[in-house]
This record gives sequence, structure tokens and C-alpha cells, in this order.
Amino acid sequence: MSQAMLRLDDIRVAYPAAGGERTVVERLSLVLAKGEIGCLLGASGCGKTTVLRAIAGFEPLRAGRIELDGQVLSTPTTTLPPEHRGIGMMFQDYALFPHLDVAGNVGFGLAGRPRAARNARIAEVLALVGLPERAGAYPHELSGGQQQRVALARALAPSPSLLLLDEPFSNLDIDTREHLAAELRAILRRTGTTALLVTHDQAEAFAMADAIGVMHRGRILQWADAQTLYRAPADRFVAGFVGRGCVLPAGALGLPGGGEVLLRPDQLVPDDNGAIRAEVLSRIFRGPQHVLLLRLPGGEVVEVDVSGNAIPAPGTTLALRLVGVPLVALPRREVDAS
Ligand SMILES: Nc1ncnc2c1ncn2[C@@H]1O[C@H](COP(=O)(O)OP(=O)(O)OP(=O)(O)O)[C@@H](O)[C@H]1O
Repeated sequence: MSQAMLRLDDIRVAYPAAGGERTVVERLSLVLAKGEIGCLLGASGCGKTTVLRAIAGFEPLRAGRIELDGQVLSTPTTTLPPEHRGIGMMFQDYALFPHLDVAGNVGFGLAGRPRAARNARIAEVLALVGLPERAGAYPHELSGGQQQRVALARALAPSPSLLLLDEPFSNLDIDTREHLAAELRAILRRTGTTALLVTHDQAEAFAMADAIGVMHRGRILQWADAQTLYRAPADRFVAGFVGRGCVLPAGALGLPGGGEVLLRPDQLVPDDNGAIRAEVLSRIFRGPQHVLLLRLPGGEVVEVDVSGNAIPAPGTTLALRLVGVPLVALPRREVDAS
């Protein structure tokens, strides 16, 4: 996975607005290697869909450049039409054609192929998504999860160089969503498909992607794998957006050097010999473990996950020890204010 397949170089995208235009994607760069699954993760309105639309050829660039497999797709002066890009898309409302059966839907992008080759490809991708028996069914006869698989089969059928997925699981219940995310990742791996997913759901991003870009206000703040985002966030926004935790002065945990540290809920562990004392404010049962809200001697409130049978009650004082190395000196950025 070393050859660059998708390359975005400093792209800027703007929409017309009263009195001029409004930039919604700014100086955004990323590279996906062949077969890699990337993800743009961010809150609603941060510009994720706009990036996909620019890659697909629906939005022109104001600045920068988009390349796919060495071919220039977009610059401020050229925009290759969407149908010539070799890109497959599966967007939020994966609308299947209601009057076509599953085979008709999946074969839609294969219109130029001889009948036998087309049918063989339809059967192949339906088997890939686990629906080999449903070629003759109509969309209304399928569950949401099955419709989503048909939409995936339709997007994969023409063997696109790149697959773009915009919140592909948003219409599904949580169980189906988690199941399909893992399944979709396996299918993309098996077919060696390069893909870029956008989502606001961290669990989905973690389940699917090799590399994740945390977006805020049209920019990528950090591009890294899930572990790195969680354990070594580049700034306070990423620290707050990815995973639970809190930022507090290093001194509050008895650490030298000043500055601030990011403390995740698994980094303080009850231990009678621990040097840190805290008052238990509340405890909440969350399935296999409890979440304790603790107040440190300096007044800082932190969240800690604990498991076992003897969960300390509110009002008690707990001794704790620090595990792992908390991250020091999280830089502030101008975007942190929001
Ligand atoms: N066609 C358009 N014309 C003008 N403004 C638009 C247009 N499409 C999107 N925007 C604005 O651009 C910004 C980014 O929108 P975009 O849909 O890319 O965000 P997003 O992160 O994908 O959000 P969501 O998760 O809600 O889909 C938003 O403020 C949105 O209102």
C-alpha cells in the first residue's frame, strides 16, 4: 500500500454567498495509498461532504489540485466531468431505484457491457455483499441493511478506482451499523478498493479506517491512525473530539514541568499505595464497568473507568495511581475557542 492513489493538494472549495462567496474547505491536503481506507471525521457542517463532492467532480476548486492514480481530476481551471473519473459513490440516502429489482440496480453502471458479462458481474458483487439469492427482489422487499448492501454492490460493480462513502450507515440501527462497518471494511480489503469515508461517528471511523482526518471548519487538524489520534492528539480540539478525557494542569496529577496534560478515563487506577487522592463525586454503571466522577485536591474534576465488585461510593476518598504517560503541552490553536 505505498503507491499514491488519491492526492488532494491544498484544495479550497467555496459556495456562492450574499456579497461574494463563502469558503467551506480550506487548504486541505491528504494522500490515500492504493487499497487504503481513509476517513474524514468531523461534526455536522465542517465540510466533509463538500470534500467528497469536489473529489467526485460536483464542486469546482478555487485553489489546489486533485489527482487520482496519477491523473489530474480538478484544478481551478479544469474539472473532469464526474462520469469520467472512475469513482464509485455511496451517499447518505443510498437511494436505490424503486422500479428496478436488485439485479437492475446493481447492473445500472454496467450498461455498456455484453449481457453475459454484465450478469456475471452482478452475481459476483451480490455474492460479495452476501446477497446472492436476492437478485430478483425489489428494494421495498429488503431491510435497511440489505438495501445498504445492494447500494454497496451497485457502487462496486464497475470496479471503481476509488469509492466515496458519505455516512453510509446513518439510516441504520446501531447493531446493524457496527456489523456492516466491519463487513464493509472486509469487503473493501478483499477487493483492494481504495476508499474515502466521511462520518461524524467516531466508532464508525475507528472500525473502518486505516487513516482518519479530524476536520474542523473546513480544515484537517490531524491525519493519523485511530490509536495515534486517541493517544497523541495534535491539539485540544482533537483531544476533545476523539474519545473521552479531560485536559488539566500537570501539577494536578503531581507531574513536574508545568503545562497541561490530557487524561483519558483509563489512565487513573484505584491503588491503595497510589500517590493521588481524590473524592468520589458520583458513580454511573455503564455495562461492564462503572464511570466515577472524581474531584482532585485542586478542584479539578476527572472521569475514571473502574471495574470489579467493590466500587467506591460517593463521598469516599480514593487513592489512585497514574498509568501510561499522559500527554504534556497540548498546543492551543485559534480554533480551540469554538
Ligand atoms: N450547495 C451549497 N451552497 C451553499 N452552502 C452550502 C452548500 N452545501 C453545503 N453548504 C454549506 O457548507 C458547509 C459545509 O457543508 P458540508 O455538507 O460539506 O458539511 P458536512 O460536514 O458534510 O455536514 P453534514 O455532516 O451535516 O453533512 C455548511 O455550512 C453548509 O451549510
